[in-house]
Amino acid sequence: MAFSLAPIVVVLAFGILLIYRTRNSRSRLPFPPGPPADPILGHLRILPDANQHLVYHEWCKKYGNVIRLHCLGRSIIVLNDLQSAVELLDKRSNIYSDRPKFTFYELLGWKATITFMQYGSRLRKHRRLFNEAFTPQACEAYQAMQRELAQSLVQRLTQQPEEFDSILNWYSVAIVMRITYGRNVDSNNDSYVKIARDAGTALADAGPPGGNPIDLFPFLQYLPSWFPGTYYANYARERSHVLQQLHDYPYDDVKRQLADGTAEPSYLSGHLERAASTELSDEEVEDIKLTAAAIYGAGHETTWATTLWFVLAMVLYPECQKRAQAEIDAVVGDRMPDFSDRPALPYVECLIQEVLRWQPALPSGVPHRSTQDDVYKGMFIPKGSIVVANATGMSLDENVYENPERFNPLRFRPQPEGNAEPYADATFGFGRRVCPGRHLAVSSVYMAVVTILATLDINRKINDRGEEIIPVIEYQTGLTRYLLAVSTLHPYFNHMNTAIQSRLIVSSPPGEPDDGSDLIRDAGRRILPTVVVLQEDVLPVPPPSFL
Ligand code: HEM
Repeated sequence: MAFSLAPIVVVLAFGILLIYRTRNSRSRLPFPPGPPADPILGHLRILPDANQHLVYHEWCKKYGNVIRLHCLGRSIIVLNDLQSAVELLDKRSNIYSDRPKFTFYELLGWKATITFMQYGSRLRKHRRLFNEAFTPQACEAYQAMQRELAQSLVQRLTQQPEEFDSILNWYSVAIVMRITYGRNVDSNNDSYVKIARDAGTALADAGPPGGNPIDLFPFLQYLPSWFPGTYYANYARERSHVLQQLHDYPYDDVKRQLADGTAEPSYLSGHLERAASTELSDEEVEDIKLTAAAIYGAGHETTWATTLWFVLAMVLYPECQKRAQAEIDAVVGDRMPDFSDRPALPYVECLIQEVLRWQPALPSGVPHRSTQDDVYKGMFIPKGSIVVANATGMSLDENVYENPERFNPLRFRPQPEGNAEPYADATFGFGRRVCPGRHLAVSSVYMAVVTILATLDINRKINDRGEEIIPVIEYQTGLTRYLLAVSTLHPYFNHMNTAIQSRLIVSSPPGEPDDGSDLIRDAGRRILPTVVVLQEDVLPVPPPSFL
């Protein structure tokens, strides 16, 4: 049979022409608008190195909810409203689920950590491991522990109210350490906590992701250390051992405990036990180590920052605290609050949601990266763009939230109390990269908030003239946003002008000898059980490098 190539050639030529025309016609579309840029450097000179979330928000108010910044050929697309973030990151998640490469984090050793991992089969595997451990059902298994730690939290706050920032830090650390390694963390001096804190500090020191010179100009990592702009590359290399410790030390320790028969149930011990009968490949060992470290890395600071913002909100808006306490008193009566009370505490729920909206712990989320050219509302978004879903801009959107700067839990309630405004889901991100720890996060925050409000009053400090002091909000933004009191380790008590006072009195139950320590109760009404005595900080055979 005669076989002609002509039709194939015509179809191929037509296809190529079509692709060419489509590409061209797409790339001829305008980019999203943005502030004026320099000819070659683009926006390099005006890219914010602090408070990105607020600068982006201001630019978006001026130029539109989707803006483009560019730097030496690299596009940064900022999405400042929920609609565009849902349209792109949720609905087109096949295009927008990658992460940009962050050279600083890579040199530090965070490359294979889920939060910064490129999209692909390994990422999906890590997310599967996370999802199994943190579904709403799986999180129920952690509730007894969260309750116990929240009660210990208020005991500690009662005893050392001026230490509230480090005590709240302890609470969020203790939860993730117990889940991940079965570790009972009694204080912030615990060896695991020290390692994890060093890793967190190394990460925070780079500022907002993508904001330091070696992220912008990765070639700087190959230049000698005296060359200007190489500081962060050298810093990351020097600190990479800290990350290695975070991955190896608890893993080796839990393995040893399993061999001794002393391991507590945990994410890590569960995985190691299940794998006991099989030889794990190097990659499987890495996967377990890395996801375990990521639970701490992603779960601790965010929860801590949120509980700190809660304390600040109670100081600034005492009427909200009173209303929540009245609700708790009416519903809970003379016992301690529990998870089962949550559906009956709608105001407390709104209060927690308002903390999450008012001050999202990750104020501009974690950047995504697009893997294909795309068009949104007639604007061209080139492949490889860094896409920032600005959670702060979304929570300050005046089209969605009335008087958005104000802390107002009732905004979520239907009329006449509120305007039935939506919860700020942007706080936990979007699409295939949405926070997999969100159910645990909210339940940890709930337990801390409800237990504190049931047992303590958070008041304004009084100055020498007997006047209430209104604290000024000061914070520092890396990936997470903390109150400055935390990041600079100022004694919060002076800095935040906050006073925590017990609604309870410390005493022993009637008829029992007063040993002066155990029980806290409020004039016979609500009794806080004996503080849980957590295991001493015993340092288990550390690797030599650690000594
Ligand atoms: C109030 C507390 C928390 C907030 C506000 C928060 C928020 C976020 C946000 C905004 C992202 C980025 C989502 C995106 O890229 O679109 C994220 C990612 C992540 N979060 Fe959370 N988070 C919190 C607590 C937690 C907890 C407790 C855990 C662990 C148990 C956790 C684990 C993770 C992980 C592993 C990722 C990376 C996911 C990925 O890249 O695929 N987070 N979180």
